[in-house]
Amino acid sequence: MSNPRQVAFTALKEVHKGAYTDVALDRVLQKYQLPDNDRRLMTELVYGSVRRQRTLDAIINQLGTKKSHQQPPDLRTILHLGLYQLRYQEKIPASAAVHTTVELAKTNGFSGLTGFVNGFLRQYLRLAETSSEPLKLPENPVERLGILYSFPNWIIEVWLKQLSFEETEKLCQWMNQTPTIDLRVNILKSDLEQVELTFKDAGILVRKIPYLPQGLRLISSTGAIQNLPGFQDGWWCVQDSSAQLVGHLLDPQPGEVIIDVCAAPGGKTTHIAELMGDEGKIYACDKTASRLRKLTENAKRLNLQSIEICTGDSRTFTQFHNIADRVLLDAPCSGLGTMHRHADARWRQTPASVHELAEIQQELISHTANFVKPGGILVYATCTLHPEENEEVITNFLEKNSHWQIEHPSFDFVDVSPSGWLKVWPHEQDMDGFFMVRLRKTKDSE
Ligand SMILES: C[S@@+](CC[C@H](N)C(=O)[O-])C[C@H]1O[C@@H](n2cnc3c(N)ncnc32)[C@H](O)[C@@H]1O
Repeated sequence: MSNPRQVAFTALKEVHKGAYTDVALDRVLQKYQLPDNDRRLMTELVYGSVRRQRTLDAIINQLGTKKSHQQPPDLRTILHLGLYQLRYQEKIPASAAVHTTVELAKTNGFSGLTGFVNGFLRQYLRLAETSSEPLKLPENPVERLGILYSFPNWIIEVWLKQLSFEETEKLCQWMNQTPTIDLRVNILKSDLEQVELTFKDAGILVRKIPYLPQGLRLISSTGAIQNLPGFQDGWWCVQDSSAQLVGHLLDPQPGEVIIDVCAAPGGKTTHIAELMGDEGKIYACDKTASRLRKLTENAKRLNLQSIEICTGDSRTFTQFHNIADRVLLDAPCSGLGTMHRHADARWRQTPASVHELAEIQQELISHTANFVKPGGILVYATCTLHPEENEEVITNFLEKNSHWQIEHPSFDFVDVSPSGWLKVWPHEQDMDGFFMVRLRKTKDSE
């Protein structure tokens, strides 16, 4: 099978049965060898249809005689694919989008409904010709943004509690973009200039990232990352800008003892090792052995020796009491700051899952704060923008632990709140959403 739309349909069927989108995509990519262009189109159609599901369903609800959830599931998926191309893929001629969707219906058990599919998509096209927004949108701001940008209401509500309507709209738009790829240059093996030059020679465009001494952003499309120059030599790794900020906030020094309590797959652990000149000791702990294997591979490729792996639940470790100069808690979280990277995250998380995560985060910080020596540092970080997992975890912790205080970071390019924590809003900084805070344990605490 080499038809990219048919392969996209196969992947989407898996997603609708419960598979993670990236896992379903990987599976079909391995099974069906597609040329680069078709592979890109197929990936876009799959991610886009998952991401824009609520908007696409709203169109079906508006134009169809049956609501989207009453349609046969495979027909709904086919309509999503057609509508996604008509609404969001300007480069695809409308006639091609309609024709290929009708063909999909014909070859996937809906040959009796090709007239319906054709008529339905043409109805949408006629509306789009006469109105800049064919979709009828409700006045209620939560519903309006939720339908227009395809987010569940509860996420819009979380943002509207922290941002104005206009800012929330910008954030929604940002989260629907195709993600950018940032690199972190391994200063122990190479430098920015060398990597930039090597990429230039290979015809790949990158640009420096302001304020990040090791950061480069890819600005041309590249194909498989592992094939880019310098990857196998350990000159760089992939890490988003805001994740790089976390390492700088921790500010580890050569010779120190660091414990990274949720370390895998090691983006931040390896950054810490690089910042320490690979001198000192870093305990990289995680409960997921398979993710730790990735960390070991990454450390090997980057040629880092100072990392020791500890597999297990960091809430149960007793061997680290009072030994660390610095602890990093990059907590498991709902990922609301990185929804552009995980097309289905917005549909998987719920207020209840956020609440469960917040409990785990509280337990992790309460226990792992004991790993820090008197006078030492703990950095708490998440890639979510939900206050229950961020500000509330820290406020709660500080209320119960008077020997800990927030230390204001010296960054001047990201707004630091008066309380001292740092929240990266993607629509302002053009990087993943992140929360981070640096805490210090008083010297005289035992
Ligand atoms: C946000 S990810 C860490 C990403 C990592 N710091 C990096 O930069 O590559 C959170 C990690 O926490 C781990 N984790 C979740 N609960 C844990 C626990 N109780 N103890 C240790 N690790 C845990 C997960 O397996 C996951 O790898």
